[in-house]
Amino acid sequence: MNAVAVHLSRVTRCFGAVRAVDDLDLTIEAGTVVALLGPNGAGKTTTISIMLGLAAPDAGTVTLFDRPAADAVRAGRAGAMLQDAGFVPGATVRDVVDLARALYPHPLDTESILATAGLEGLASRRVDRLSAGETQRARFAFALAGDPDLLVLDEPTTGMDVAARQRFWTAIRAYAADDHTVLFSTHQLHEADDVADRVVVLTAGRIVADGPPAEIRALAGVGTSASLDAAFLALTTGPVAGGPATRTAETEH
Ligand SMILES: Nc1ncnc2c1ncn2[C@@H]1O[C@H](COP(=O)(O)OP(=O)(O)OP(=O)(O)O)[C@@H](O)[C@H]1O
Repeated sequence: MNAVAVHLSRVTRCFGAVRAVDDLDLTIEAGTVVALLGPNGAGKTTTISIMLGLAAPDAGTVTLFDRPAADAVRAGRAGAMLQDAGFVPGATVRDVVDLARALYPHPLDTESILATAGLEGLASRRVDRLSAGETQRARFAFALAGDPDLLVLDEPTTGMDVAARQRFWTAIRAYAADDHTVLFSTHQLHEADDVADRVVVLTAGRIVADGPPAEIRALAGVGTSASLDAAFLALTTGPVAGGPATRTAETEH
């Protein structure tokens, strides 16, 4: 068995009466690409924040590579693209990349970061003058800077055009092929279908299905040629009396 990149054990996070993350167990082996799916408000961003040590759970424990999440992030083992991450206004793309590199002990070199993120022609552009899709690419560059073993990506392709999305996923595939680990959330389920080894479906802070895309279709009871959207809707809009049971390839077979 591979090393464990991410381990969440019985994690709960409440906001008032809302259980955003509800007694969640999640283990991700190093070298896998995992898509975290769920309807709006399912708890994806909250789970990611806790996973990265940016928010504390009310209960439960989190480790990345067997160490506290914040330590792993500081050591450059994990890089992240977050939805609301801002940059210093007035800084250029190159400034931001160099700033990110300075945070880590073994950064990638600036030119390769810019090339991987598709920012070669934008290095001198001020970050506050980037378009939405270009800003996502700058966030990707920031995430890559420390040469992390784990990339955590919250809706990474939001705002990217078709060419930028294709280039982004090509870069992610190449990164994953090098025995790296990727966890990403998305509402573009074809991205999960195309790229992920494993799909984890959250509803109301709990995992309701977990397995490779083909297994997710089987668990949802849709045909093998059905879209992942169809499987997702079947899994997330069904009755939840008593709370959703987790469905995995193991429990169904
Ligand atoms: N800071 C907060 N204060 C109050 N409620 C919050 C806060 N952050 C999240 N929530 C609530 O927790 C639940 C989970 O939110 P979260 O952002 O994790 O969901 P999500 O799956 O990422 O959703 P989306 O797909 O819309 O981005 C939602 O009901 C949300 O309203």
